[in-house]
Amino acid sequence: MKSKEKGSSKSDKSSNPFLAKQWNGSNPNETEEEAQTRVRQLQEAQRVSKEIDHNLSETKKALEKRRRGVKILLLGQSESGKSSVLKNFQRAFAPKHFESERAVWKTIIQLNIIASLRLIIETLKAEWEPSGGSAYPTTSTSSEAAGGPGRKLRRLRLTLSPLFFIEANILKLISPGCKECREVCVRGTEWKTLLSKRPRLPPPGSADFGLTARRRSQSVINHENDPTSVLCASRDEIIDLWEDPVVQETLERRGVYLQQMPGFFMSDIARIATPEYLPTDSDIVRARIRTVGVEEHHFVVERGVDTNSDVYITDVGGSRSQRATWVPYFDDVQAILFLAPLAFNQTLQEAVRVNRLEDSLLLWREICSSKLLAKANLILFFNKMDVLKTTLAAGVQVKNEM
Ligand SMILES: Nc1nc2c(ncn2[C@@H]2O[C@H](COP(=O)(O)OP(=O)(O)OP(=O)(O)O)[C@@H](O)[C@H]2O)c(=O)[nH]1
Ligand SMILES: [Mg+2]
Repeated sequence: MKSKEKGSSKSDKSSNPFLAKQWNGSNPNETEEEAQTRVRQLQEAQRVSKEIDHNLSETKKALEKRRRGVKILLLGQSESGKSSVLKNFQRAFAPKHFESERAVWKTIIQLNIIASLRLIIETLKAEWEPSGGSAYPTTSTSSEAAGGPGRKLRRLRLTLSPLFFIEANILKLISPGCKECREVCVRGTEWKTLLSKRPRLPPPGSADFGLTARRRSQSVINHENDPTSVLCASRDEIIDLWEDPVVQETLERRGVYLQQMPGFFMSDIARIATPEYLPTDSDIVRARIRTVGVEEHHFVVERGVDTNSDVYITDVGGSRSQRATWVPYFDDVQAILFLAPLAFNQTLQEAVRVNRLEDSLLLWREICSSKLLAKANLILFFNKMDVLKTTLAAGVQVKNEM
């Protein structure tokens, strides 16, 4: 706008509405009131125009910054470890940024535990109450001696039911579109803000604890959206449940291998179910949250030779139904990091007959043959080496699985 005014000719000036004369009674077709309205409208138009100029200039700056930054696209099937790599990048290059998000991961880890508990209870229910009644296993067990597994299960469900209520509340908050989600799934990064802003009780012992607790009763706040107190109160029962040999045997017989599932924290309950718990770096990397859609994460490198460089990492949801949404993001990346987990005896969650390694191979071929990626640097990253080692050590053979 400005430059146009500067360079405008005399005749331009006469047609420029911003330079139009104010009312002086010389225009017989315009009352004073009309002239004031016209001037106000012109001033408003000028304000809007300046705002648009400012936004355009900011967008241009951001685009220029982005153009100079490092841009990486993470690809791979669901559960291949894309979001975990992103967390590891942030931990290594932007530790302050990583630290600032530590508290929100606590809730995700708690949700991971609640999801495991739900799966255990559903499995036990299918075993012990196959028709919703009170059918008991036929073998005599220590659980039976303690009052029968059916009763134990009912007591457990009662004790843990507040956790499922809180879980539903948190999921409503951070993934409202995911009505039937069996695990935490999020779109974008807003969930971190939503989680950190939700009202909660401060940790017991802190200066604000008494104050907040007086304003609202502890049970109301906790029952709404913070599982900490219920988890702490049920800690011994959860540990007992997890360590019960009958439960372990039932899970194994029904093919529920929680240890191999993402977001497994059942062996860490004693450490996690405490009011003071803050996740360790390893907890954060292991926490499972399913990515939905495509999200760009921006951070500034805080240390090393590239300090102050802008890094843009695009993370995508890897399940089969989401892969079609990747293509528009192939443009404009310097490198694609393709994650191929070496879990050769596992199948896809969304297609239980498809071997993970075979799926990775097909996907990798598709990516490599994409004309849109002809100029991109492709990095193939074999992931989950520890899973490969454990699987091989257990005697599982590749030739029998693929
Ligand atoms: N054992 C083991 N687990 C890993 C490794 N890398 C990632 N994981 C776990 O695998 C699970 C899935 O990892 P994510 O990073 O969430 O997978 P993703 O590719 O982002 O999955 P989507 O978001 O569904 O596309 C998480 O619980 C991780 O902790 C690894 O090297 N070894
Ligand atoms: Mg992910």
